[in-house]
Amino acid sequence: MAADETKDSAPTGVDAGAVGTTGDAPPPTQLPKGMILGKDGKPCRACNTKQTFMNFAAQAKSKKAAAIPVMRKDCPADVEILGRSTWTLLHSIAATYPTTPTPNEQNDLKSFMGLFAKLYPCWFCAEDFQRYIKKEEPRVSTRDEFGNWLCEAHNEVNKKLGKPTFDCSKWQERWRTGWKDGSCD
Ligand SMILES: Cc1cc2nc3c(=O)[nH]c(=O)nc-3n(C[C@H](O)[C@H](O)[C@H](O)COP(=O)(O)OP(=O)(O)OC[C@H]3O[C@@H](n4cnc5c(N)ncnc54)[C@H](O)[C@@H]3O)c2cc1C
Repeated sequence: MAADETKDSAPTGVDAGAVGTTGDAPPPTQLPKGMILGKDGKPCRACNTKQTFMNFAAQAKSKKAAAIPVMRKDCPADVEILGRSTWTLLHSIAATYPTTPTPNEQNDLKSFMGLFAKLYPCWFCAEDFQRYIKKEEPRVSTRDEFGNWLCEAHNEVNKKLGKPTFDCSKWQERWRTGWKDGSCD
């Protein structure tokens, strides 16, 4: 799926179900069901779908707003855009990782994955991912090993979200070489 396509399914995470406001917007009395708050207590852009934010904006603007507005494309990333773009980056890193990395390169990749898991902008996704890499340490001794480890990690998230899992024997075709039938050539 292309990075700019979106779907409107709800993210899987913590359902704040809370009451609150966003900085400049007129304060609605109630947050939409499913709205996830950031650690600052405000609605978290990177943790919610764009649909949740659009509903929130319509509610905040006016009770007169009959239709839900169409959100422009250059808005802060929601949980799905962020996720799709991030998986693209991570699998592309796997695709260009050396087939026989030096000890330094292996350390760099391990450090990167540890920091990535701490800094990922969707906080509840980050917390789950930190737990995952504690349990299943990144395997970085070859490109194929890391590509498979990452594919398995991505499949864990797919399972959590009720999405189909990906056949990891095909990770290089998906992210490095293109499909064997030549459809990416
Ligand atoms: C570390 C991390 C944790 C996340 N945690 C959550 C969460 O807790 N809750 C939440 O709502 N969202 C989470 N997300 C976002 C979520 O994983 C998806 O990115 C988002 O729902 C958009 O999904 P998608 O169907 O477009 O495909 P994505 O899952 O984004 O996948 C993009 C493409 O990768 C390919 N692909 C799919 N699975 C694999 C695989 N196993 N190996 C290789 N390639 C594959 C497919 O071609 C797919 O189209 C997380 C994202 C990341 C990076």
